[in-house]
Amino acid sequence: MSGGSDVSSPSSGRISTSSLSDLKDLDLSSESGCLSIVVLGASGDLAKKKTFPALFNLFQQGFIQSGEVHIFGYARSDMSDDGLRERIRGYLKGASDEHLSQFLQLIKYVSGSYDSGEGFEVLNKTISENETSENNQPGNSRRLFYLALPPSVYPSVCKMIRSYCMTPSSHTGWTRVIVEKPFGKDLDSAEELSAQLGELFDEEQLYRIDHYLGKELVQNLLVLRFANRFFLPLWNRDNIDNVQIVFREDFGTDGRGGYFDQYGIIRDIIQNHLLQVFCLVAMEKPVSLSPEHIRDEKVKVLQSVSCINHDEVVLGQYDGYKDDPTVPNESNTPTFASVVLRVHNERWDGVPFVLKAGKALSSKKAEIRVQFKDAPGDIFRCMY
Ligand SMILES: NC(=O)C1=CN([C@@H]2O[C@H](COP(=O)(O)OP(=O)(O)OC[C@H]3O[C@@H](n4cnc5c(N)ncnc54)[C@H](OP(=O)(O)O)[C@@H]3O)[C@@H](O)[C@H]2O)C=CC1
Ligand SMILES: O=C1O[C@H](COP(=O)(O)O)[C@@H](O)[C@H](O)[C@H]1O
Repeated sequence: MSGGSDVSSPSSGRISTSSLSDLKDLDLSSESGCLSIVVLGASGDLAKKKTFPALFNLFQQGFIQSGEVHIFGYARSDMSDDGLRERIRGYLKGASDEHLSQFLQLIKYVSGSYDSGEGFEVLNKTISENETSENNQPGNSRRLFYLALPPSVYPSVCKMIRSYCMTPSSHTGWTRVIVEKPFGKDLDSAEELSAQLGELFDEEQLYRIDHYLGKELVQNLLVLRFANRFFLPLWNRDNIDNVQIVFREDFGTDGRGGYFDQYGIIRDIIQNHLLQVFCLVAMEKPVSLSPEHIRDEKVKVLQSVSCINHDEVVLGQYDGYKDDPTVPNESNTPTFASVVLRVHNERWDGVPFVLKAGKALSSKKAEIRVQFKDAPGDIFRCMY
């Protein structure tokens, strides 16, 4: 079902000649020396389920070398290095005990608050000690800060990083900050957050992440849509009856109320993960695969979405949500939401896009269901 044989086509799996020359031109001098990866919110759910396992995968593939790379966890919880290692050990799969222990030994833990200098001073000292240890080339340091934290604390944490933990200006290398979703709570707070981060860091230092964009199914969407002659002519209102983009989980908040209850399912899943998937399903063909061109098409399709009709929104909260001790007793936060988006353009007019997300449901699944219209003159109707 793949398309033509263009060397730069994503379906060919080959790298185009222009990207090889781009690689040759890259200045790699700032890509050597000690790399410190700091996971802020290391005591939390994201850190144990995804961030540390992802780092472990990199370690297993040889991208993280003992001696050159050091990993630091930071959070308020009082824990020892071993306490953090034990907390994440069970989530690191597919390795011998020896390999696992080598990885865990790279990790250190620093405890401190998110809005006062003390903890960040200790963090900086711990990072610096590793940078000047005998294995490392002096004068080089790369520092990567991953904010596995509720967005409410991003501004204060970023201020602390800026004040206490930047790569020293006398060193070659860099400081980068990875920011999780949701990016604020609404337009005003997103713009405010953007301005706050913009005052502290250059755009090239900031990385905004949505892990759904890294999923294979989601990455394949562009190929399915734009390199496939079967689907190309069918992807429109003449042939498609409705589209459902669904996220369901068979577990609840499980102690994540400290983050989740401030945001709810719409901001946790729909506004970011499902909306990104929606854009890839509904947007027009981008000029190229460059991030800017893809972004431009996403923006256009979002601008074509009509105001949401309140009659087409369903909200709910699962029974037992408030039994989670991290959730406030009086919480009214939705853990389920379904919303219909209507795209007012030539391709999609009249086709509802149903975005649905829920926690503590009967099964775990993330799916995109594109329902085609019935074939005319259906001879199978009597069989249903
Ligand atoms: N969990 C997941 O699978 C995924 C989560 N994310 C994103 O990661 C971020 C963190 O989520 P997650 O790890 O699940 O959440 P958690 O509730 O587990 O929070 C992470 C850590 O942040 C600290 N924390 C929690 N609530 C607060 C609060 N109100 N104020 C200050 N600190 C707090 C706690 O650490 P301590 O008390 O020790 O300081 C906690 O261990 C969110 O932005 C979420 O959208 C993204 C993708 C997947
Ligand atoms: O971003 C989030 O995603 C996870 C689900 O991720 P998945 O890759 O396992 O589908 C979700 O549990 C969490 O609430 C949310 O913050």
